[in-house]
Amino acid sequence: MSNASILGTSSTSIVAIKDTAIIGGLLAVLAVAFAASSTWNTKGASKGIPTLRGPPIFGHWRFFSDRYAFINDGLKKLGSAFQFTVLNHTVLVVSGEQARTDFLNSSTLSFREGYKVLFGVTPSVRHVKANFDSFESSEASWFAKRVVSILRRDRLQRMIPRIFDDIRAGMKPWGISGQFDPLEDIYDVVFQLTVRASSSTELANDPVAVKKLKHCLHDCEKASSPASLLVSWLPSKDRKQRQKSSKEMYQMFKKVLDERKTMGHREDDPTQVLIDEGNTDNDIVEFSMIALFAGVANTGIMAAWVLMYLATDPVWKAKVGDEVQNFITKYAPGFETADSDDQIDNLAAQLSKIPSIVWEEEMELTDLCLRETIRMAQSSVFLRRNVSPEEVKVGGASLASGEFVAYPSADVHHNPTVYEDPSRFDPMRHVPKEKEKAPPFVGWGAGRHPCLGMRFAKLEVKWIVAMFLAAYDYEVVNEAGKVVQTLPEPNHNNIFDRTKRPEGETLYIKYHRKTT
Ligand code: HEM
Repeated sequence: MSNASILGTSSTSIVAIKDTAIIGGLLAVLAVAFAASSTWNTKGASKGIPTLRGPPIFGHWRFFSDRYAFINDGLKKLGSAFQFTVLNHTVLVVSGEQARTDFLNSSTLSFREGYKVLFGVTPSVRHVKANFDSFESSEASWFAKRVVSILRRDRLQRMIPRIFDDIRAGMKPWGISGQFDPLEDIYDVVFQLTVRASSSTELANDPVAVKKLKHCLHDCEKASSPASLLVSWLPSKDRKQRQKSSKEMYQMFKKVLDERKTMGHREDDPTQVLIDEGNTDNDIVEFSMIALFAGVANTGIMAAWVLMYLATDPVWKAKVGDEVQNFITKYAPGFETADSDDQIDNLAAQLSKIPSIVWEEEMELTDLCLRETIRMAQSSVFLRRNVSPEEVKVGGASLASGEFVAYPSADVHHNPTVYEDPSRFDPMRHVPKEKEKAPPFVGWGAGRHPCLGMRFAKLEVKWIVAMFLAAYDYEVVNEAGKVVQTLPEPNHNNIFDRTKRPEGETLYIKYHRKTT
């Protein structure tokens, strides 16, 4: 998940609070905000933990605009833990093994509360009476039960031919050769697959609807400015935009449900599974929206980065290329090369017949490349809130009731004492040598909140890599068309930038169809 947020909220436009109306409003209602914006009993800063002094009133807005550097700088300057404030919220930042274990496993640290206040999580559809509380009360179990149900092996298997149709349709416009921006085009393919796998055939089969959903999601993300999230009750342009976009999405999902009811129409898809299992309309809409928000951003961006890392590492590109070729020879025999559109159709048709269990269990090298890509390109800051009335220990620090705690994945993933030479792409580092343990990895979460979409996300990446590598040879080029040998660092800082572009430039995948 993040990353914009783990659950996909993002905005490139929040570096400064641009909306002067909000500033005026904020100042005017500040006193009320301090009293009203927290329902938890905040007892103040943790004793003995260094505090990062910051600007009065608003506190440390770099936490929103520049998170990676802000957290790193703080840890470097102040030691293994520090705290800071944003509006009236105290946030404790922790690092180290014990803190990580406590953070990930404590039952009184709420995942939902952490992201809800500081990130907005998913769009609220409360104004149209959807019940987001079901997600909050039982945390992940409400969502997990439904994910497990729609991704049951036999159901997934029946969905696979449509999924390969989607990938094929996404690739067709690429033609024989050309270039595309992977953070746009691969993202779009993943978006289509996520709509297919989490909602209805009617929406997934309608390119105009898919485009509209994408726009709504982006508008929601863009409108998730810190100001609008932290003082969410304050009328603002952002708040209005979020409500408008989430209402439009709600209506699109609801329309499908209404039409199925009036026409007595059925489909073999996730929406039908949820209807047949007796979920309410609001449950179904809510599920589809959460799945879309949680699923798209991370997977879309990671799939693009996997292809880019491979392009700049000839050894791994060849290894994964061979893996794909062997896989195809084994499971789609007779297929030689995708040098024509017919061949691409044929490849998609053949790959779609491969059982999902085979996809899950094979293509191990691709799996390792995804893991390494997440380690390098994904710079999550996990958030929790202490929802117990008592203080709780995280590492050596005490977290008062109502306070927030943040743990950066970079504490392990970009740490040279855990991963030697962390900016080197080396998927084999995840394979433990004899008698050694694999290094700690939190890219799919861990403890009480492991990623619920991991299984599907891994499949998506394998499907896209298999189709793309079987059909095309490619390289990464910069805006001037020059081949890029070494990828720049992903933009870890601007976590609100959905695309996580490397600093300062757009990179393209330049491709040409493989020939016999
Ligand atoms: C490459 C793709 C993905 C990555 C790297 C990723 C990463 C993560 C991480 C690190 C967490 C834990 C966050 C924390 O502890 O604060 C998480 C949680 C979660 N992920 Fe993913 N995710 C991905 C794809 C997906 C997809 C496709 C879905 C949707 C179906 C999804 C749904 C969720 C949900 C619902 C949670 C919250 C679990 C809970 O509440 O316990 N993720 N993900």
